[in-house]
Amino acid sequence: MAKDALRVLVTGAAGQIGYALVPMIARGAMLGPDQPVILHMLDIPPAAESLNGVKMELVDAAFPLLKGVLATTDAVEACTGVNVAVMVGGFPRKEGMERKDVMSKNVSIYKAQASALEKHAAANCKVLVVANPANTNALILKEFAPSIPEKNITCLTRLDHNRALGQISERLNVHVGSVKNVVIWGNHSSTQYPDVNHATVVTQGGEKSVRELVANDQWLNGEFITTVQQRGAAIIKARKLSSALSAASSACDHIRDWVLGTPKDTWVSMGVYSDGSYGVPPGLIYSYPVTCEKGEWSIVQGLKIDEFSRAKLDATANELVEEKTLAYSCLS
Ligand SMILES: NC(=O)c1ccc[n+]([C@@H]2O[C@H](COP(=O)([O-])OP(=O)(O)OC[C@H]3O[C@@H](n4cnc5c(N)ncnc54)[C@H](O)[C@@H]3O)[C@@H](O)[C@H]2O)c1
Ligand SMILES: O=C(O)C[C@H](O)C(=O)O
Repeated sequence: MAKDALRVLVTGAAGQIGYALVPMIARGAMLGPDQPVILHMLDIPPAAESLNGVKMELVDAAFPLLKGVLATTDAVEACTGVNVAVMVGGFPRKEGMERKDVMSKNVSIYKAQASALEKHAAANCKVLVVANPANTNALILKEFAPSIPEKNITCLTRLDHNRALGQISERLNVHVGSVKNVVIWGNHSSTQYPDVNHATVVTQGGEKSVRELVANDQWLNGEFITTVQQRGAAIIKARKLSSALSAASSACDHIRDWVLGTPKDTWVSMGVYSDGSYGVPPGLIYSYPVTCEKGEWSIVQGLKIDEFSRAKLDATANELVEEKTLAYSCLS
C-alpha cells in the first residue's frame, strides 16, 4: 500500500542551500524512494517572490513523490503539521567572519521559530538545525520549545563527517563508500575534532584501520584535522558563498539515517543533546558518533579516548559553553 505523505519543512528555502535541498527531498534522497512528501517552504517577506519562483520550479520538475508544495512567509503556517523540520533559515557567514559573528542575528530567529514549531508541528517532529551557529541555534530552539523532546532536536555535523570521509578517501585513493566510522566531536566550527582513531576501510580482505593504512600520524594529527576544520572557510574563499550542495546532501544523509537507520556496524556524526557521555558537560548540543534504529539515535559508547583526543574533545566543549553564554547575552 502507498505510504501517506510526510510533511517536510525547509526554512530559508529561497536561499542557496534551500535551492539545492528541496529537489533532493522531492526526489526521495531524504526519506526514501517510496515515501511521498509535501514540502513546506518558509522564508522572510523580502524573499517571497524568489520563494515563489522555487515553488514554480518544483511544480515544473514534476517529481512523482511530491504531493504538494506550500511556500509561505508565515512561520505558523509553515510549521503546521510538519513531521520533519530542516532549519536552514538565517544569515550565512561571509569571508573573514567566525561563526560567533553570526550569533546575534541567528539565535533570535531560533528563539522565535521554537515556539511556532512547538505549538504547530506534528507530534514527534524531528528537527535538524543547519543554520550557523548550528549547535547553539539548536540549543536555543530546544530551550524555547520545552515540550519538544530533547532527543528530537539535532544539528548538522554530517557535512563535517562526510568531509572527513572524503579526505581519507583521497589520501588512500579508495572509494569514499569504503571508508567508515570517522567521528566528528563537538561544535560545527573550527574547534571540531575530526577523529580517525576508530575509522576503517572496508577491503575484500576485511576491515583495515585508517591509521594503519595512512601510516602517517603527523598528517592525521595535523593537516587532516585542520583541513576538515577549515573546509567551510575554504569553500567560502573559493565560491565567495558558503557550501550549499554538500550541505544539502549531508542534511539528507542526516535525516535519512535518523529515520531509516544507520547501516550495520556503521556510525555517523550528529549534533545531539549531551547526556554527559565522554565527559562532555550535559546540556550542550554536541556532535557525537551515533547509530540510529527505528527512528531513534543513540550515542556509540565505549570508544577509547587517548590524551590527544581528550584535549580536543574538551576544547570544542569549552567553545560550546562559551557560545551558550554568548547566545543568552544576545537574547537578553
Ligand atoms: N551546519 C552546516 O554544515 C552548514 C553548512 C553550510 C551552511 N550552513 C549555514 O546554513 C545557513 C544557510 O546558508 P545559505 O547559504 O543557504 O544562506 P542564504 O543566505 O543563501 O539563505 C538563507 C535564507 O534564509 C532566509 N532567512 C533569513 N531569516 C529567516 C527567517 N527568520 N526565517 C526564514 N528564513 C529566513 C534568507 O532570506 C535566505 O533566503 C547559514 O547560516 C549557513 O552558515 C551550515
Ligand atoms: O563554514 C561556514 O560558515 C559554512 C558552513 O558551516 C560550512 O561548514 O560549510
